[in-house]
Amino acid sequence: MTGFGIDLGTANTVVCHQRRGVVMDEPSVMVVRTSEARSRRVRPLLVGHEARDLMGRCPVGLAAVRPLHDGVIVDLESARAFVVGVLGKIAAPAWQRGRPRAVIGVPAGATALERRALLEVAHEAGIRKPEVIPEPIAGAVGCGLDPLEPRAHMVVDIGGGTSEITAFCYGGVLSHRSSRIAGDEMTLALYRYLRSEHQLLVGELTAESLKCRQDTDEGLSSVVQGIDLATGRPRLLTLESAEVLDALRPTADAIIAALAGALDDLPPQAADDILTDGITVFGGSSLLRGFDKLIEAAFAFPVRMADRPLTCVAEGASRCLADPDVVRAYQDTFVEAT
Ligand SMILES: Nc1ncnc2c1ncn2[C@@H]1O[C@H](COP(=O)(O)OP(=O)(O)OP(=O)(O)O)[C@@H](O)[C@H]1O
Repeated sequence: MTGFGIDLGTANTVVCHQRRGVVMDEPSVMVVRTSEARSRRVRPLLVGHEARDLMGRCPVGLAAVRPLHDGVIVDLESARAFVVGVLGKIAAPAWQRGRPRAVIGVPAGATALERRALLEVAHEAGIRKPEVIPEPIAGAVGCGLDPLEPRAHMVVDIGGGTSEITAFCYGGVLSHRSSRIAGDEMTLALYRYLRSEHQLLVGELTAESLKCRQDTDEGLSSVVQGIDLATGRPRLLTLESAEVLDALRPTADAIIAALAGALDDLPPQAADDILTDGITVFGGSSLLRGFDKLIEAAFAFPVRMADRPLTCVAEGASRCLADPDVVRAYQDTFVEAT
């Protein structure tokens, strides 16, 4: 029986079937009844896109819940319900008859307790022999790098809740930095900027869509709608792309500082490999316009953007089903977050 590679992310959940490719790529959100939210039997009413559409507009009695925070499970029952909902969405008659296998990406900085919680949740939700792999390693495999070869590589994974910078070689981690400054923090920075500089109150979805629009609106301006804090009435605001990117600059700079720290920790020969080959960048927030140029300007080495930055972790995890050596080599290399 084949299986799945799963990237259970703070913002998005991606599932890649070993043969069929990506079978699900949807927001990590579910809608539950508030009466069940803290109970021992949570049943999601909506999962993924439909649930996200209700964020910020949930009627009384319902709540939109994100089962993961900063890349890890905080509430076991919500997470189990979410994984059951995900498996229900991708169910095909052939595997409904049996329990599928899965390799699941987890932050390289996840603690042993957080990893055990995820394995427990996956098993209870119906996955046979779930295994975990550090997300940066899965993403590297998904981008075509070989984490078992005797040459150092460095990847930067900037997701919704976490940014991880990992250098690895021959089945082991050389240096690692993890930060909670990622896409969600960028959205929050933009929300705060609009509030303080333009006295405009916007919803989370509006702030996020304004942030993501910058990759296509090169040199253009964007119109954003919100509530005027002085009058309490709706107001439209036109913002130049450059202004939005300036508001996001401190968060991007914090990620670049973490990257500098990870480079400082490298032994000289490994640093030489990376300065020659450059680094590979993936995760949804790497799509922020100009982010690769900021890194290139700061370090003067080549920056390779992943072809599929949002799905390469799940794709790499699914490839590892057929290559257990990678999972085995990296299973003891998690760097416990302090
Ligand atoms: N074009 C874009 N420009 C800027 N940010 C973007 C763009 N597209 C997506 N994002 C951001 O990418 C983030 C989601 O990325 P991704 O799906 O890789 O995260 P995740 O795997 O769910 O999170 P984590 O790895 O932290 O658990 C969101 O914060 C989203 O706003």
